[in-house]
Formats: sequence, C-alpha cells, structure tokens
Amino acid sequence: MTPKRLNFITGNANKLREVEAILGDLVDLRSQSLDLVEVQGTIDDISVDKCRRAAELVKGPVLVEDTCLCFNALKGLPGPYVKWFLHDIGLEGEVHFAAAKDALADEPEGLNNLLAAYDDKTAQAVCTFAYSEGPGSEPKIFQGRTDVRVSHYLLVVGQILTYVKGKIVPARGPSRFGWDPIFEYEGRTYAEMTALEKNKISHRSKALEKLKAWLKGDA
Ligand SMILES: O=c1nc[nH]c2c1ncn2[C@H]1C[C@H](O)[C@@H](COP(=O)(O)OP(=O)(O)OP(=O)(O)O)O1
Ligand SMILES: [Mg+2]
Repeated sequence: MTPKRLNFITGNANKLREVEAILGDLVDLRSQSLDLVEVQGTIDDISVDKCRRAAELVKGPVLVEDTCLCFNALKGLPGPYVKWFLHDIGLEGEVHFAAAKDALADEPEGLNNLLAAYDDKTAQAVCTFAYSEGPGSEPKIFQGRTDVRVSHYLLVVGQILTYVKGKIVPARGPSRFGWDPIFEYEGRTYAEMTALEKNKISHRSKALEKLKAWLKGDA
C-alpha cells in the first residue's frame, strides 16, 4: 500500500513548491521544517571517521591520514574530494568514479580546469592525521596546512595583512605524486622540489611536527 499522505521534511520553500507541483493531487502533501543533521563532514570529521573505521577493522591502535587540496576560489573544494581527480585513487574510487576519471584523463590538469573561471588561483594543502588507541577510543587529530596565514599589525597603517602561499599552476616538474606538479609553494611546485625540500615545508611535515611533539610529550 502506497501512502496517501506524505510528510516532506524540509526547510526549503522552493523545494517544497517544486515537489508540490510535481506530485500534484497524487498525495496529500504535508510539510514540516525540522533542523536535521546533514552529514557532510569537515576535514577533521573525515579523518576522525577514517580513523574510527580503521580501529574497528584492525581492533587496535591506528594512525590514518587524509589529504585535502582546497581552492580558495571554490571555498575549500575540492578539498577531500581531490582524490577523484587523480589516477592513484583506491579501488573503490576506481569503480565508482571511472567515468569521471576518464573525462579528466589529463590529470592533474583537470584540477586546473576547475579554476579556469576564477582569477584567484590560491590554494591550501591540508594534511590531517588521526590516531586512535583502538575501537571506541576517541581519535586525536594532528593537522598541517601549507597556507598558514600570517597576520601583521602595522602600526602606521593599522591594517592586518594576510599572505597566502599555495597556488594552483599549469603542471611543472615530474609527476611522481598526485597533484605535486600543479601545487606551487613560494615559486616552485612541489614536483620541482627535492623530497627533502618538500618535506621541510609541506602540509604533511607540518602535521607530523605536531604528531612528533605529542609523541615526545610536548603537546
Ligand atoms: O603531498 C601530496 N602531493 C600530491 N598529491 C597528494 C599528496 N598527498 C596526497 N595526495 C593525493 C593522493 C590522493 O589522490 C589525494 C588524497 O587522498 P587521500 O585519501 O588522503 O589519499 P590516498 O587515498 O591516496 O591514501 P589513503 O589510503 O591514506 O587514503 O591527494
Ligand atoms: Mg584515501
């Protein structure tokens, strides 16, 4: 038996108007606005969830990491979804996103294309490690960002300035690792740096500094 009455939970009048128009007299459409939790997840949530799942699976302590590439013009996107634009994605991603991947065969240029309509090419790389002692144990987060905004208070002008260091550029340097060739940091792409140079300034090294401090008992 299909229902004769539907209670459409939404806070969006436009959605409601369209649903009403489409369903017509088919059902008695009621509507109610409720503030519902919508799981989408911040960068931290993603690593925490990844960590919880890993701990459940291995039934012991785990460390996981999730890397995001956030375009400022796109308000942080693609962020955690950057993996869908690259070839080295996991098996699950391969299956579900095969079509999207083919369309972006010239990776990581597909990522550049996302910014084609914007003048602002600035970006931040964010690395989030999460450690859990095991199932049921709350993960601890260690996060590093390339784009540490430095604020300066100038006495003369009385102005706060911020500097953004990361930028998305046409690929330069060997493609060894994901989006390294298109992420420029202080004039050079990650791919143009030696491993040592990248590891001195990278988002990952900044996160690992925090992890190291915690391991040493300093944080
Ligand atoms: O320093 C980096 N320089 C360039 N590319 C990078 C970097 N770090 C991660 N990446 C890529 C890998 C993956 O396409 C996506 C993050 O996704 P992310 O889920 O964190 O990595 P993953 O799936 O390869 O490994 P994991 O098994 O730890 O989830 O950005
Ligand atoms: Mg992954």
